Amino acid sequence: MALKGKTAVVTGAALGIGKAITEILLQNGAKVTLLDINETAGKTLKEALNKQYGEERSLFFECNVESEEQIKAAFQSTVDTFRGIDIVCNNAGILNEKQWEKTVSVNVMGLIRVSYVALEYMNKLNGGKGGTVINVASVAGLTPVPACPVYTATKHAVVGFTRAMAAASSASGYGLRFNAVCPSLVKTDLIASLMDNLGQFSHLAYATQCSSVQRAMNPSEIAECVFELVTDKAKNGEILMKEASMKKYMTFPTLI
Ligand SMILES: NC(=O)C1=CN([C@@H]2O[C@H](COP(=O)(O)OP(=O)(O)OC[C@H]3O[C@@H](n4cnc5c(N)ncnc54)[C@H](O)[C@@H]3O)[C@@H](O)[C@H]2O)C=CC1
Ligand SMILES: CCCCCC(=O)/C=C/[C@H]1[C@H](O)CC(=O)[C@@H]1CCCCCCC(=O)O
Repeated sequence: MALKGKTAVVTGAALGIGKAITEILLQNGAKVTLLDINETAGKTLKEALNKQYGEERSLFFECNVESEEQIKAAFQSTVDTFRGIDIVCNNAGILNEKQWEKTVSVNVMGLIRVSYVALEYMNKLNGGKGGTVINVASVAGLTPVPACPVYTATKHAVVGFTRAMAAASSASGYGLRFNAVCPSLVKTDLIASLMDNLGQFSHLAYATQCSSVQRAMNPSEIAECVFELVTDKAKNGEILMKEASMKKYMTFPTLI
């Protein structure tokens, strides 16, 4: 029960990787607030979690990471109910090269928006008690995915934002750790609908995929990485790449 007494907020929690992250946090004793735009899936999952863990262990709010108002309301309700927030997992994300502005809005602006609200509640300099933020990026944040240049750009942004926030936090004493996980392919709806959501570079999907992609992983394999980053207090500014056969903490060049 490594997380007994801790409270987590997970975005995009109703399905896929977010659902697996929610489950591993609950299994390890945390209370979890689930945020998602999919009300039906969110309520269905909440009912199942009530039966397994008890009603008092989780909350679900319909919440779009594109809305500051909805995020703030969800964080405030979490604090009112659970008396604090220790863990925030920025998992909500989409892959849609046709609606590329929306992809930037959700994957980058949404993740930054949630992180800044998290800072308001958790920053030790504001009277918060610190904690940890885990961002779900992608291998597309480390290497170009030619079929998805906009998705690639958003996930590179997540990696950069995570590292900069980690450095800012340790320089300024926010008491918050920022880390990210970069999965390769995971069996979720995002991948099931991939071909419908590619844009003008969709002709590049087949060839690249065949040459490089390994076994698609189960969402629980990514949740285990998130759990590692949540519980290892030595980790700040780390980018953990996860593929089917291996995981690896990335190293980056230092410029100064
Ligand atoms: N499936 C994969 O192969 C990989 C996924 N990822 C990343 O993992 C994260 C989760 O992806 P999956 O579980 O695969 O996707 P998914 O499509 O299965 O689930 C995403 C969840 O996020 C919710 N969501 C979407 N937009 C939202 C918004 N604006 N506000 C709040 N919730 C929203 C959806 O309703 C859904 O429940 C994403 O950030 C994705 O980019 C990273 C690497 C690989
Ligand atoms: C998003 C899948 C596109 C598949 C086609 C493609 O361009 C593959 C590129 C591979 C590149 O050569 C090296 C890789 O690791 C890429 C495949 C892995 C992409 C996983 C992205 C998963 C995600 O974040 O949704």
